[in-house]
Amino acid sequence: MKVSEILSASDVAHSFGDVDVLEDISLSVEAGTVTALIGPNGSGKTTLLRVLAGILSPTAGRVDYHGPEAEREIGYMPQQPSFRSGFTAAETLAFYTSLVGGDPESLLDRVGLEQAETRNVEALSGGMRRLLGIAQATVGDPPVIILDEPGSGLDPGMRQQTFEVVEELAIDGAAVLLSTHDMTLAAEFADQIILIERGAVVEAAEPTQLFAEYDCESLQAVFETVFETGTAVDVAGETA
Ligand SMILES: Nc1ncnc2c1ncn2[C@@H]1O[C@H](COP(=O)(O)OP(=O)(O)OP(=O)(O)O)[C@@H](O)[C@H]1O
Repeated sequence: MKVSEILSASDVAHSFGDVDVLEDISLSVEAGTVTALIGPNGSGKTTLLRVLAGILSPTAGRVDYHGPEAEREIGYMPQQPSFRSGFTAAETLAFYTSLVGGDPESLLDRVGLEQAETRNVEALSGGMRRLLGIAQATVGDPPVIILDEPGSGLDPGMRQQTFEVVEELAIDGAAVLLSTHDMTLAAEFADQIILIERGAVVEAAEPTQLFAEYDCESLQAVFETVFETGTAVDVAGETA
């Protein structure tokens, strides 16, 4: 185990009934780094993130947290963050900070939502809900932060800002693990890229190592080389 390893998966598998979605996944995430999980639609990214976050139990293998003792070890933002209606953005965060500490106002500032403080959650745009979801995932400063498609649904400026927030979280010492379909931002901000296909890890390396290995100049080109990019979504358990 590396000194800075904070979360690891060893031979993890997950099945929904008789549908095998993840198989034999081993990976390691280090403190102070950003890891981007990349793969085609339906390849198992959300399922893997939910297993790593402890929301789903692996059906085989294990997930281990090696970080410091913390009130909240892992923060998680689902792909579709949802909040209890009838509360403002600040009140929503205040509920969580009352449990594990932190200041709602500075959490909102961090994601650029300071002007939405008093707005009701049901009046937030899709992008704003995602930003609130990121803020919620960071309540209590968990050493591991898992974000399922944090940039999805955001305009290019907000997407860039979101990845800058992610970078700041890593600079502050957190291990951030996220899924994304944005190859440019992944290449720019991630220290480690994990490529996943049909529930298995194909590669785990620094972006520059992947460029060298596949003789490509962009992560998009690596993606197109590694994955057979077609028009049909891979559906686990379907043979057609
Ligand atoms: N509750 C479930 N029951 C059965 N199959 C499921 C369930 N959840 C996910 N799956 C299947 O598991 C596979 C992986 O889904 P998952 O959502 O993890 O993929 P993904 O890589 O996150 O996809 P996307 O990029 O489209 O968000 C898919 O084939 C999906 O249909």
